[in-house]
Amino acid sequence: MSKVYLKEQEYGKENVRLAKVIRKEKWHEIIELTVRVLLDGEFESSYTKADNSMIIATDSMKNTIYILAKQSSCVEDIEIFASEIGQHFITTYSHVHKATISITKHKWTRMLIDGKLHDHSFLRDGEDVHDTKVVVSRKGITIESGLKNLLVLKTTGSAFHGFLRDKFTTLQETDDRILSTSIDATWNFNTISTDSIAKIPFNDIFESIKQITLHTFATDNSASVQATLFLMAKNGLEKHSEIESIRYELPNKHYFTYDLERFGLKNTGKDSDIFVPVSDPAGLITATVARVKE
Ligand SMILES: O=c1[nH]c(=O)c2[nH]c(=O)[nH]c2[nH]1
Repeated sequence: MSKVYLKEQEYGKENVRLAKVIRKEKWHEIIELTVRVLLDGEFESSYTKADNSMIIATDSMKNTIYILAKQSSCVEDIEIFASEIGQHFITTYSHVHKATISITKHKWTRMLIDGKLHDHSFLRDGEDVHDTKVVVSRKGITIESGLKNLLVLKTTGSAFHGFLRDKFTTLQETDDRILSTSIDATWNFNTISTDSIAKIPFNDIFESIKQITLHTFATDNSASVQATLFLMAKNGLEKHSEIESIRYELPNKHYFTYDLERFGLKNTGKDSDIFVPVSDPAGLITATVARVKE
């Protein structure tokens, strides 16, 4: 019989859904999060010897998330709240070596009613979210943040020609096409010390990266998804020195012109206005862009 060993492990609770209301008299804020906690440490005997004595029950982890949410004044700053949760686990339990906390913040946009921002009513205006993954260990903290599911489309300002042609190629070149994608972006912060974390304006950086991404998408005369992706990342890195690298994952959500010639109707070139949105299969363009180390 061959000998085996536990190569690696992480365990915890995921999909912990949590909402917090912050009341400033009649003016309310709502924060809705989905949290995941994964712990690494001295848990080997629970796998290899059926010894549960070191296991922190995942149910206790869930309770801890709600308790810390009640006590924290930083729940809205998901990077900081995630590091508070991570710090809690590594300082409370000496056998926990690393805590990986992932948080997704869901969108609740304040309603505009009779021309005024309403004090306690919100709407979901889009499925795009802000998320973060924070790894806390005794060596320090690493933080990555992201923007996910931001669906965008432009009706012109996008071409695709000059690509490799061989016996497998049927795609026509185009000077003008619809470009649509669901933007996933992830950015990494330079290594952060526990003391300096509160000084980083994570929410402002998120809003800025989102605006830079949208501005680049709208204004770039796109030669390809690849070229537009690189420009988005370059613009983000140029604006934010706190960030080391940015990764984008951009599905190319194709809109093909429908063949209406068969019905005696022109629908190509300048006459094209009827398209079939084809979500699958989709192209998928991914890249990580990093700063050149001086
Ligand atoms: O911008 C694009 N990049 C590609 O790699 C590609 N491939 C394809 O079929 N269409 C496109 N568009």
